[in-house]
Amino acid sequence: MHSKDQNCHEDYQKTADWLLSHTQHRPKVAIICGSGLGLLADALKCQDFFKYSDIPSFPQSTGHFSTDSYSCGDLMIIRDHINFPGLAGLNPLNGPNDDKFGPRFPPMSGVYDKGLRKMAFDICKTMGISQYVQEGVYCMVGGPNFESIAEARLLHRLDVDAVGMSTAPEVLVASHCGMKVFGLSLITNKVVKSYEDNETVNHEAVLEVSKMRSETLQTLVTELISRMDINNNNTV
Ligand SMILES: O=P(O)(O)O[C@H]1O[C@H](CO)[C@@H](O)[C@H]1O
Ligand code: HPA
Repeated sequence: MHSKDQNCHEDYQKTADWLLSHTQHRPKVAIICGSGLGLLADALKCQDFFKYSDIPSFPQSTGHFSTDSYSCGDLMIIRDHINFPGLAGLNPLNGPNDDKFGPRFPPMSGVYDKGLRKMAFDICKTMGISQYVQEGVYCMVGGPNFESIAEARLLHRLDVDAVGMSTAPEVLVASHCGMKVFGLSLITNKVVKSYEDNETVNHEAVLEVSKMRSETLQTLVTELISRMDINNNNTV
């Protein structure tokens, strides 16, 4: 049985049926844009727009900071993640499992597709941006506050490369239902790890860096999609 606030397969089917009846498109790729990266959507030709509030059963509610080896404006291709809320029991796969979507206990190793990661690196090389692209581990924290200095120091000791407040739940759900996943993190700010440091993080600075890199991201994502073998794989 499902709890009242949890959507079940029929609810999602209702959402999907509504969307399919309101567009001619039959997408093979889903892109979730983070804060300030909505401009990526501008690269789409023949767009259809829907208000969240018009879509039935659609829940309404996604730059990241880095530890030492990155600078603001760098891109991190996500190799793996640490899902702090998930480790503490806050997981989008909580509740009764619907086997129509995927298994009760899905594996999380190898979720960020190796082939897509290599493809992205190749594209970055061609674009001449390899100098600010690395691969690393993304850590999701619950937010919405930015980390305290002690928390930032803890994350640094855990060897994570970038931290944000999104991504992991979307990736969990996508991989649970068998989609191939590619994740990209834009480094928008440095972590404040010293009590002598007067700098603070703020969301406006995060949006500013996102804006600075939006064109590069648009080119990278567009090229990646054009190279994907989308007839054989579902990808997010
Ligand atoms: O993860 P996205 O949505 O890109 O945004 C990042 O920016 C917000 C904080 O400035 C947080 O939501 C953080 O995760
Ligand atoms: N911490 C967590 N999430 C973030 C940050 C940060 O410093 N910057 C952008 N998203």
